[in-house]
Amino acid sequence: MLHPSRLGRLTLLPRALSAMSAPPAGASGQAGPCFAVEGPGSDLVCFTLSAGASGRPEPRCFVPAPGRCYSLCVPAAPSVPMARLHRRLQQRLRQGPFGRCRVLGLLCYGAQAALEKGFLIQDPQGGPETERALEELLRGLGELPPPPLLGVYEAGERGELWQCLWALRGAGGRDLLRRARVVAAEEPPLHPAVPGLSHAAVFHSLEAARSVVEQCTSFIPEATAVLDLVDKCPKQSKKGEFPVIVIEGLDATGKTTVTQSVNDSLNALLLRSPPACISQWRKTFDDEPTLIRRAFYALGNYIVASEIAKASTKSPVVVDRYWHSTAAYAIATEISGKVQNLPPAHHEVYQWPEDLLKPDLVLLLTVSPEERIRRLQGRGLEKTEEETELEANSLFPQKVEESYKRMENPRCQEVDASPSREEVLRTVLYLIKKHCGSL
Ligand SMILES: Nc1ncnc2c1ncn2[C@@H]1O[C@H](COP(=O)(O)OP(=O)(O)O)[C@@H](O)[C@H]1O
Ligand SMILES: Nc1ccn([C@H]2C[C@H](O)[C@@H](COP(=O)(O)OP(=O)(O)O)O2)c(=O)n1
Repeated sequence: MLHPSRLGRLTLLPRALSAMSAPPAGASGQAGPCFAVEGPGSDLVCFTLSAGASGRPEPRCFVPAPGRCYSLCVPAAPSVPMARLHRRLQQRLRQGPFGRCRVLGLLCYGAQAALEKGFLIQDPQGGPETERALEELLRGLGELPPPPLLGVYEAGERGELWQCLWALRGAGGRDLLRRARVVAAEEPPLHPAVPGLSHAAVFHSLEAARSVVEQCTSFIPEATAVLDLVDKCPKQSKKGEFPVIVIEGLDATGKTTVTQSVNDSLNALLLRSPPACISQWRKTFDDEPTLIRRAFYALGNYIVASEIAKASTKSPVVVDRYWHSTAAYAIATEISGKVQNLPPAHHEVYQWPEDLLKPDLVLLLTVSPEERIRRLQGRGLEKTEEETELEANSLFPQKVEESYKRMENPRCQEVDASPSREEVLRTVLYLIKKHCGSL
C-alpha cells in the first residue's frame, strides 16, 4: 500500500490519497505496462494504465496543479544508440524551455514488455510551450528506430487522470496511439531496473564489455585504443604463485593509504584499476552513458588482470579497486531510491565473472559516514563542504557499500578502517597473513 506521506515528498500537488490498491489490468485484461517514477526521495511512485473507467484513485500527485505532465521513454535494451539517445534527451531536458520543469526518472516495465527508461516532465505552469518544445525535441532527433512516443497526462471531467500516448509525424502533426486511465500500482517486489542490470551495467564477461566499447569506435576515438590494449592481453590470465590482495571501499576510506603501506611492508607490487595505460581516457568515458562507462571500467579490469598475472609470478600483488568496485558502483547508480531496492543477496549481479582472474583476498575498508566526511574534507578536493556532506550522507554510498557486502566468490572481507593508520595497517597485514600464509 502506498502511503500518502511517501507520495507527498515527490509531489508538487500534495493530496490526501487513500485506499490506493493495485489494479494493473490493461484493456485486454492482461497485465499492461507499469510505470515507476523515480523521485529525489527514496520511494518509487508506481502507476499502471486501465482502459476502463473504474473508480479507483490514480496517483495524481505527480501532476502539478495547475500545470501539466509529460513522459518520454526509450528502450533500455543494452544498445549503444538507445543509451546515447537517453543521455541526449536527459541533457536537452535540462536546457531552454524545460528550465522551469522538474524532470524525474521514469521506468516503464511490465510482465510482457522490455524495460524502458525515460523521464517524467512536470511543468508547474502548464501552457502550450513545454508540449511544443517536447514535440520539437522529438522531431529534431531525426530518424530513429523506434521514435520515442510522447505521453501527455490530462485530467478528465471527474478529476480522474488520463495518459495520452502520441506518435509524432516527421513532417508535423501527431497520431494518438492510446488513451488510458492512470491508476495507482503497488511498488513491485523487485526494483524494475534489477532484471536488466546484467545487460546494461554489470558485465560478466570480457566479450560483453568488449562488444559495447566496439560499438563506440565511430564516435569515441579512444575506444579503438582501449580495444587494442585489451586485445594485446593474453586471454584468461592465470594468477602466479604469489598472493593477490584487493583493497576496496568508498572514496576516502583509506585505500590509497593502506595499499601503499601494505605494499611497503610486503615488498609487493601495487596495481590499480583502471590501470595507468587507460586512465587518461577515464574522463572521456565518464561523460558517456552508464552502458559505455561501465564497459570501459570492465575492460580496465581485464587489462589489470593480465598485469596481475604477470606480477604475481614474481611478488605479492596489492590492487587498489578491481571488479567489485566496477560492479558495486554500477549497481548503486542504476538502482534508484533506498538500499532495500538493491538486488537481493545471492543475485547473479553479485557473482564474480568466470573469465576474470580472481584475487586471493578482497578487503573492504569501511568507516562511518561522519569519519568519511572528515577525511573527504581533510583531503580538500574540489567539493564544497555542503557537497561533501550531501554526498557522504546520501543513499548512494550506502548502496555502494551494501553491494560490496553482497559480493560473492570471492566475497569482500570487511575491515573497520576508522582507527589510526598504523592500526588499520596492522589489521590488514594480520588478515593477509592469516588468509595467504607466510609471505
Ligand atoms: N586510518 C586513518 N586515519 C585518519 N585518516 C586517514 C586514515 N587513512 C587515511 N586517512 C586520510 O583520509 C584521506 C583519504 O584517504 P585515502 O587513502 O586517499 O582514501 P581513498 O584512496 O580510499 O580515497 C587522506 O587524507 C588520508 O590521509
Ligand atoms: N575498477 C574500477 C575502479 C573505479 N570504478 C569507478 C566506480 C566509480 O564510478 C568511480 C570511483 O572512482 P574514484 O575516482 O572515486 O576512485 P578513487 O577513490 O580515486 O580510486 O570509478 C570502476 O567502475 N571500476
